Amino acid sequence: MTLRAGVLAVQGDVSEHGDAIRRAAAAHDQTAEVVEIRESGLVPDCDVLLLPGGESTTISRLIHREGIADEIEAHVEAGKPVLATCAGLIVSATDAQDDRVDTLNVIDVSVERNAFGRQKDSFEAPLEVEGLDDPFPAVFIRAPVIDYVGSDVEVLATWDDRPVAVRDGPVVGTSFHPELTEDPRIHDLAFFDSVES
Ligand SMILES: NC(=O)CC[C@H](N)C(=O)O
Repeated sequence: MTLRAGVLAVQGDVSEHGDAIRRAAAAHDQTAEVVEIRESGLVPDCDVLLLPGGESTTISRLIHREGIADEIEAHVEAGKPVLATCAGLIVSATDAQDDRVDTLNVIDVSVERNAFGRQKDSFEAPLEVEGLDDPFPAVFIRAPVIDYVGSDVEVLATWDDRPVAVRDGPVVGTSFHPELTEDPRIHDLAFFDSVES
């Protein structure tokens, strides 16, 4: 089976997500056809969506300008899977605590941008994640802190007592960047519902 995977490509680490979803699909004897989303009209044909890290104010501005935001919301309403990482998580939240980010409201969390970055701009940490047997090598880059989680949101991982991976219905959001490691297990969790070991 070929999975049609839309990677939001208005800004951010797009090619890494393309590689990551191809790797995860291959682990399930599937192929992923990667569609880079820069304009409206492409999202409705995608089975899954990936919202990359980058700069959330820019991503938010461009997806509204290009008419992509409504299509992402419709994709989620239809129950189709999304993985949103770092800036992607910020854009997906109900509240980004920043007027420059017009959020999609598809993950019921409130996030504080760049909040992990005050102590350290970037770091990698072995993260215990719900459903994974071994820790995941999580790369944090000026990562957002999730400081409110809605009652229907499942917390999949915490770091420093704060949620850093969450699931809200078909949408998985991470403060960190699973696309920057070779490890496909977070893409597995988001899109294949089971983890190949
Ligand atoms: N690595 C990232 O995606 C960082 C997110 C960025 N600091 C933002 O707020 O948009």
